[in-house]
Amino acid sequence: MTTPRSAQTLKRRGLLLVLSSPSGAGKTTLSRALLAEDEAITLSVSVTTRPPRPGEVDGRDYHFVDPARFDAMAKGGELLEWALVFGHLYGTPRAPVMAALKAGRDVLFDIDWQGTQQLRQADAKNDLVSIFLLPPSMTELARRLAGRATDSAEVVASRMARAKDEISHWAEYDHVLINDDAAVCLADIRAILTAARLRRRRQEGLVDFVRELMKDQASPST
Ligand SMILES: Nc1ncnc2c1ncn2[C@@H]1O[C@H](COP(=O)(O)OP(=O)(O)OP(=O)(O)O)[C@@H](O)[C@H]1O
Ligand SMILES: Nc1nc2c(ncn2[C@@H]2O[C@H](COP(=O)(O)O)[C@@H](O)[C@H]2O)c(=O)[nH]1
Repeated sequence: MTTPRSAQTLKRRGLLLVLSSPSGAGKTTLSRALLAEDEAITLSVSVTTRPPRPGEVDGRDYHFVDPARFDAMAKGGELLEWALVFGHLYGTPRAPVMAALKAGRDVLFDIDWQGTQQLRQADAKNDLVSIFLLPPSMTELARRLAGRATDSAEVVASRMARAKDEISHWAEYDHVLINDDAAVCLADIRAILTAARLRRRRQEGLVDFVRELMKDQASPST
């Protein structure tokens, strides 16, 4: 049996899909849901000096490192971008991203606005698709941050205090979604991803396909 040909099955370049938001708006939740249903996208696992939260697994949620190791990675050019966020260092390891893109896979980033600004300056800027998530209200954001029950009251308060500053970067992004109903928001992210994958310039296999199509002699079966 032959695989039906469609634009989705042609060889294409991988893209970088960035999700940013104020802390607690839902990036991790939506990232996990997207990763669970889409085998063509890989999560970029960041390095951080933040201590692990209960339930977080080293290598899956983050690579947890000490400040000396982070510094060595940053100075050695091992990070595609990095930033100080809420008092801790966070960065994107370069090698896994490059390997995934080379293999035609897409890469999902859960990073802040500072990191997104740096990716816009990087070589891969033409392959970047950025989404900013807004909470439906500040009250709901506070409820989600507190309800997650992974951080102390002080940490929740300090993240809420930074939220409006984070939100002020919304207009720098290609797409802005309000994460009210998570299922609706996930469907919107999927639609953005599908449209980005189908862009003509991303589809390296299209030129050969059209060339073959033009050579094809129609042979009606009737
Ligand atoms: N649409 C939604 N409706 C209700 N609750 C939600 C929704 N999206 C996420 N949540 C809940 O809000 C809390 C925070 O979500 P999540 O951890 O995904 O946020 P985040 O943006 O990744 O935060 P951070 O930047 O701190 O990592 C979680 O308890 C999650 O279950
Ligand atoms: N610039 C970067 N920001 C990152 C990276 N990894 C995560 N983050 C952002 O940090 C905050 C806090 O995350 P938390 O897990 O402590 O709640 C959040 O906005 C993340 O998006 C990174 O590699 N670079």
